Amino acid sequence: MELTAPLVLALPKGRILDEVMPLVRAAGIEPEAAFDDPKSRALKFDTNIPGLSIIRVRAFDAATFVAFGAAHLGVVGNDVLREFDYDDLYSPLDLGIGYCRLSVALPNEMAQEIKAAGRTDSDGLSHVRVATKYPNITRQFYAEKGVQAEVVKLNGAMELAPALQLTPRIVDLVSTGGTLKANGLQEVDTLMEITSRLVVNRSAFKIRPKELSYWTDKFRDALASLSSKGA
Ligand SMILES: Nc1ncnc2c1ncn2[C@@H]1O[C@H](COP(=O)(O)OP(=O)(O)OP(=O)(O)O)[C@@H](O)[C@H]1O
Ligand SMILES: O=P(O)(O)OC[C@H]1O[C@H](OP(=O)(O)OP(=O)(O)O)[C@H](O)[C@@H]1O
Repeated sequence: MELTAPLVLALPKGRILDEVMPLVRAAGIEPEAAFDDPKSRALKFDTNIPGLSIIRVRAFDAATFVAFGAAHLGVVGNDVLREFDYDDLYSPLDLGIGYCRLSVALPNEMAQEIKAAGRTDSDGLSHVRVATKYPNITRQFYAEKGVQAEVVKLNGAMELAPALQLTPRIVDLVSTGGTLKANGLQEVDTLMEITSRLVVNRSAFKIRPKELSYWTDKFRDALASLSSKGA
């Protein structure tokens, strides 16, 4: 990584972008107009800060860009951090946005049977089939209970899996619970609580400590200032 290379901030383009941008702006970073132009196909944007650009990528890829040093800092959910477990990612700041949880869900009837019997989902099981976007977290969660998880990896619409007999169980993100309900599913266990974090590439932090500490502090101040305004 060249010392003079511009800093790159990786932002997730999906649902958390709307929650992230007030923080980015409160930290004093204003992207060029194309960033807010829905017709623009650009993926990298200059900002009002010379030497700082923004890339807009898929949520999982934001972690990858930063972990490999292609971006220097970024915003990533701790679901993604746990799933990839990249050594080179340092996450100094919980941004308190993008709250959701990662849960096991089953069809209503099966969930009700388990609850009525006062059992937990994995009681008495040695093997489960699960559809999820999070194979590593899922395998680890079941392994800790002594259960072997056979994972079917999906990238979205996990909620279809039980009704279509792909797998009886899913492990997926839940926020309002609306998607589970609309698909006849109920939560029976929670693997982790999730919020988004500011992440920094560890090597970049060693090589460019002043700049990266400056931006970490700016985000910390922006968070405090937005919280004090009740935003
Ligand atoms: N329902 C939700 N409520 C709040 N935060 C969520 C929710 N779903 C996901 N998140 C957070 O937002 C991140 C991105 O969400 P998700 O993986 O669903 O991507 P997406 O917005 O659908 O885009 P992609 O096209 O990359 O899949 C997740 O890693 C998680 O941290
Ligand atoms: O509890 P809720 O508020 O209904 O939110 C949960 C849904 O949000 C996420 O999907 P998203 O909308 O990001 O679409 P995806 O399936 O493409 O990931 C997640 O995978 C659930 O499907």
